Amino acid sequence: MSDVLERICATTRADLARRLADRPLSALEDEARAAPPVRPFAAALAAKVEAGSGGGGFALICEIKKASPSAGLIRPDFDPPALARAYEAGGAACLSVLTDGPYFQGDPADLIAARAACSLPVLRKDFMVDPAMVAEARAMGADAILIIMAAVDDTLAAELAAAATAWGMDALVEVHDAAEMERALRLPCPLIGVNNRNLKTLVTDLASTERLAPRLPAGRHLVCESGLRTRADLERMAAVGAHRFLIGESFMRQPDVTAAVATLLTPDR
Ligand SMILES: O=P(O)(O)OC[C@@H](O)[C@@H](O)c1c[nH]c2ccccc12
Repeated sequence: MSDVLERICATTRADLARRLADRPLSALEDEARAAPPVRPFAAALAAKVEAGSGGGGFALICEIKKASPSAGLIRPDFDPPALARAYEAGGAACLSVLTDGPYFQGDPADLIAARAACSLPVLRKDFMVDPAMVAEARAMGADAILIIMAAVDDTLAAELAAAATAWGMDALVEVHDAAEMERALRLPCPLIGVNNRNLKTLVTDLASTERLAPRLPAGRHLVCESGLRTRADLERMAAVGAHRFLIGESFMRQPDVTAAVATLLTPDR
């Protein structure tokens, strides 16, 4: 595992242990059972794709992210509920929210407030290092979780996927190379994300999706993640079969995110 990834996972594990000392798993599970009902995440993406002409619409997972390890502070005037409403108004299919404090300046309260402000399904876009984090995600109201194949072994990946299913949530399984893709395909999860960002170097290259898209079998849905900025980027990715996109930084850098989303959803010419 790379340095950044290893550091983030180690911090996440230590933070989780601290949280579980305060609030044991049984209490988290009680909260998860009392959480608002799950909003179907994968189905919301499929609905936007199908709504396009010939089933070729674009579905956007719009990310609420104050800062990142690669970019530092991205959005100083950070207002999660206002962003959630603005994304929904622009035509987002789903939201993605970072709740990690040390590396992304996020907080569980951001996810709770964003979700309460709109009717979109929400992905908790943190590094999942323990099935307890899935119960924790559901307790916050999250509708889906991320499984980063570079950060977990096959056993943990299967446990995370099973926990998501048990809570009625969807899982987005993230890969960056062919070996990770092969491991991901052994999980019973339809949403496979190709992260264009190399988590070792933090460099993004849309060619990652072009390389890996042909390896996706029928019945799985490709989510193209990271480094997307323009309508032309989306069209380029659609040429290899991507209709679902996860976009954060480029939206967070624009004052009017409603307009930014609407622009990406409008065909060039
Ligand atoms: O901000 P971007 O380049 O549009 O990327 C969004 C999302 O893909 C990115 O935040 C992400 C995808 N997988 C991750 C894993 C860890 C941290 C971050 C990510």
